[in-house]
Amino acid sequence: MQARLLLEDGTLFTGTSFGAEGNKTGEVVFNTGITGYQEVLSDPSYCGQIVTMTYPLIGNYGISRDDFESIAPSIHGFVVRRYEPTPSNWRAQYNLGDLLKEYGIPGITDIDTRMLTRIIRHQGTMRGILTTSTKSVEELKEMMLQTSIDELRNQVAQTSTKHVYSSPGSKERIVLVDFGAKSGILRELNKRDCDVIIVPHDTTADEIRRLCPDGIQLSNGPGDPKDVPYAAKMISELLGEYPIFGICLGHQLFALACGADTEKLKFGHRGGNHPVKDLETGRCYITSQNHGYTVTESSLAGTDLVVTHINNNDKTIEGLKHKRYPAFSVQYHPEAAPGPYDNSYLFDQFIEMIREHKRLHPQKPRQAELLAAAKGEL
Ligand SMILES: NC(=O)CC[C@H](N)C(=O)O
Repeated sequence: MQARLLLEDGTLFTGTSFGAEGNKTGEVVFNTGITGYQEVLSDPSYCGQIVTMTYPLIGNYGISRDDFESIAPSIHGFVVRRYEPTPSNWRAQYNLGDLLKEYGIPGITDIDTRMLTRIIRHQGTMRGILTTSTKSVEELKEMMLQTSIDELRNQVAQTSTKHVYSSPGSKERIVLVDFGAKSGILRELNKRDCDVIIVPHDTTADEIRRLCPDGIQLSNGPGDPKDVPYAAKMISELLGEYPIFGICLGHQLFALACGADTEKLKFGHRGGNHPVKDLETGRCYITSQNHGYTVTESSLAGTDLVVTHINNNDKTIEGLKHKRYPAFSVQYHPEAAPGPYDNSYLFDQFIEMIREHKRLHPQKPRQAELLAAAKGEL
């Protein structure tokens, strides 16, 4: 069956369908990973996006029940150069096309993904519609432009858990705020025997306080960080009271909570080999990334934030820490999945920060500080 991808700039790609039938509009982005397509298509941060893989052969190792980053993929389309329907992998349960069909995600193969990527690199990401229908280009354009803004903007609410649940452990109690969290984050906390309570994106500071956490983990998530202002408010209220570690969207929200600003990048960073420099040690780490927004460097003046890491390719901010409170964040993915595990030490750093905080402050410091301020002692 034929499939077509129409971009907002009018470029039309005609190829073969290997996913669900239908039409889906989304922001067209590219990922440069050589492997990891299953983790990519099930990463909730891609919700509402049509993803093209720049690596030309996709599908060859199938889909494994162990490699999902969320239970139900929420991407809007998958674009590949050459789709391989017959997996050669003992771990595979079924093939990539079956997965896309099951979740209603259209897929297109046999198109020039190099050309598509060059268009995005030169012009920036843009909307596109992926379809198996025979509608005219004019009709497709109309459908693309009519796609509701809510569908393309309200992604955190679509991907976050609706209910609180726990993943018990016997060590530090971590409240993981789920903005569309990848399973990998929970996996890393579980590996360290943390007692994890996963809460929805709109949980308030008071609701979190009631769970008596030792630390707060802010997850990754889809969309523009400014679409969830209540989350930045919650973070600003808990700053200093509990150690905080933000990942990707969690990093951007941490920055907004501290008074900094965010902006959209031309085509983002998505792949498994982005070089990031740790400014304290001078060491370069290879990181897994998936983001379209970044913290604006000039907005840091006057805030209590310090840049800890930068991207070696375009020098954008990759890590932040608070000057006074135990709180830090990274724009990349220490949980990898897919990509290198070189940065998983950051979870150990978070746990060490929690232990240190407990040693230094058997009582919550921010509350004592606020009380003293109220009494006019500060
Ligand atoms: N992986 C993420 O958390 C992505 C954060 C945000 N949605 C962005 O695109 O920048």
